[in-house]
Amino acid sequence: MHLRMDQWKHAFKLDPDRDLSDDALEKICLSGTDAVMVGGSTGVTFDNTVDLLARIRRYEVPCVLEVSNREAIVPGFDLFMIPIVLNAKNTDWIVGQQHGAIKEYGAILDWKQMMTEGYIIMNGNSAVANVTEADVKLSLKDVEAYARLAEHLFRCPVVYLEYSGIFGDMEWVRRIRGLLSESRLFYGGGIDGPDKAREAAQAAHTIVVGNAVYNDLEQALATVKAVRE
Ligand SMILES: CC(C)=CCC/C(C)=C/CC/C(C)=C/CC/C(C)=C/CC/C(C)=C/CC/C(C)=C/CC/C(C)=C/COP(=O)(O)OP(=O)(O)O
Ligand SMILES: O=P(O)(O)OC[C@@H](O)CO
Ligand SMILES: [Mg+2]
Repeated sequence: MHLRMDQWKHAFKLDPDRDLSDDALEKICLSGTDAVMVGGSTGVTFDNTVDLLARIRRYEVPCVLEVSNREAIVPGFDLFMIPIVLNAKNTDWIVGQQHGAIKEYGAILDWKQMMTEGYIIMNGNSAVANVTEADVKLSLKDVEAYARLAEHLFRCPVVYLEYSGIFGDMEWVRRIRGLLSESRLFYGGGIDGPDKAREAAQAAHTIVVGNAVYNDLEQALATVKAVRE
């Protein structure tokens, strides 16, 4: 059950480690977005994740946990997205963390609720690049190879081109989407309003809006309508 993930055009990503008022959260959940993803690369704990899940559950929007560390695995989400950071130099973020989690929960997991994301980290200055020690010196050919690897060898339903914090090269994003036939291309990074949302939505299958929620909520909300035009 992937909640029609194959049809998502837009998602918001909320960080349990950042403050968001009830009013802002209501606007996000009623915005018409296809899903709310919960995740962040630092400061995500069991407690702040449970707290955010409970608040989002007042609304009907699909709510997905993008698992960011083993301590922050919380049951009760509609879907669990498991990142595999393909260009991590620290292999803990390719199979190590996942292995540890499966060792702990493997016997009780509902695998139909799990979905892998083949992450390609593009912004060397992002927190996620720092955590995973990502090798961001990538040519287009490198990125293409990672995308093919994620789709055909790892069979990830999602390939995630992660520019977190900066707006990426849309020509590259378009090229990667063009390669994929089974996996869906998620793009995230620097979408701060409707113009960039429109541009990114023309290049990727699904766009993800994160920091804008905290920096300029009205602009963030306007990204939903922009991808529906
Ligand atoms: C019954 C029960 C408990 C059910 C739960 C089911 C479940 C989920 C079981 C676990 C199954 C499993 C295999 C889990 C994997 C666990 C795990 C920790 C995997 C590693 C994930 C990973 C590689 C994380 C690296 C960081 C990352 C890619 C995070 C994603 C979010 C992200 C990129 C946020 C953006 O961060 P950024 O903007 O750079 O930084 P800020 O946070 O500062 O904004
Ligand atoms: O925070 P921004 O830059 O919008 O990026 C969104 C998301 O891809 C982060 O994981
Ligand atoms: Mg962020």
